[in-house]
Amino acid sequence: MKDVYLLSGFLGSGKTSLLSHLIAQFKGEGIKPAVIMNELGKLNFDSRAVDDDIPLKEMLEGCICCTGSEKMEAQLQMLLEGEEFDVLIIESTGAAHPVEAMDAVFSPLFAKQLNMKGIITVADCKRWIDRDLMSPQTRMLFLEQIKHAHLIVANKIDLLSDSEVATVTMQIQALNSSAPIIQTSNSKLPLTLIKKLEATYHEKEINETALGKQLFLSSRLFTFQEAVDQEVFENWVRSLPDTVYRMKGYVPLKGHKYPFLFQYAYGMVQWLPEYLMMEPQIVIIGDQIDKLDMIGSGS
Ligand SMILES: Nc1nc2c(ncn2[C@@H]2O[C@H](COP(=O)(O)OP(=O)(O)OP(=O)(O)O)[C@@H](O)[C@H]2O)c(=O)[nH]1
Repeated sequence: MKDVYLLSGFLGSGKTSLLSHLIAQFKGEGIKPAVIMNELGKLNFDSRAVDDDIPLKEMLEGCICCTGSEKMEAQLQMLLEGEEFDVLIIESTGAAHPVEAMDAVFSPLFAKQLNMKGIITVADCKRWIDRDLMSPQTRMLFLEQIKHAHLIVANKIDLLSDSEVATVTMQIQALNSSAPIIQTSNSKLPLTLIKKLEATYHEKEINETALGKQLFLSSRLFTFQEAVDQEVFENWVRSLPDTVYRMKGYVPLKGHKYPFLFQYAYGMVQWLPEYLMMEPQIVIIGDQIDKLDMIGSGS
């Protein structure tokens, strides 16, 4: 399994600075990173931050969360098949919602190859102070990126006074009390901190004590042992709490030869027939999903 880190954070907050810093530290430890960069524009100036010997895929002209989920899967496939690397760092555009950016990583196709370690959000402390100047939608995105982080990098503290740093850190912590906050200048985050992240539940761990594990945004892979009745399955989906944000994968339905492609987002279910024998697995993304009652028999 290769560890995957998703770097989130508002435009200009310091994600690329963090990326460069993490790459240098991984290389120093003899660990080879690969990078996927996602930029909204057609040109990615930030790719200069990545040395030539690092496998790099760029997704330009789109945002992984809105248009590029399939593109992202193709990039991941190419990286996994064609490149040697130990860890993957994904820098998402500052305009991406973290849940949706994470969703793109969670294709059931890669569930056994990629281990999502967590979302690291770089919060621009200077911008935090001025957040009320943002439009409501932009402010919402800025806050959501912090809210869903597994680790928060409170960056640009060099631009703040000591008392401002203390106030901002406290306010950010109130928005997301589960994630540790690290105060930085130029996103200088030690590697030891990100290695501790655990955003993916592996099924065998579900029934074990979750102590020390993140109980918020995380993913879970569920494998069906037998076909399920479509109506029973949809009733189960409707019974799930609002904290399940996203599900996708292949569901074996009674009376059908091949599992159906199943998508769930914002309460909407979508089915598409599949003409290949795909692995009967779904990925579930949400808060506290370790506590969910699963359907039928599976693991
Ligand atoms: N003063 C100060 N400037 C910083 C700090 N961190 C980053 N910067 C500067 O902020 C600008 C944006 O930094 P990047 O690392 O490119 O930020 P980003 O989040 O990748 O930006 P986008 O890719 O545009 O979203 C650059 O000019 C950095 O040099 C910091 O801690 N203090």
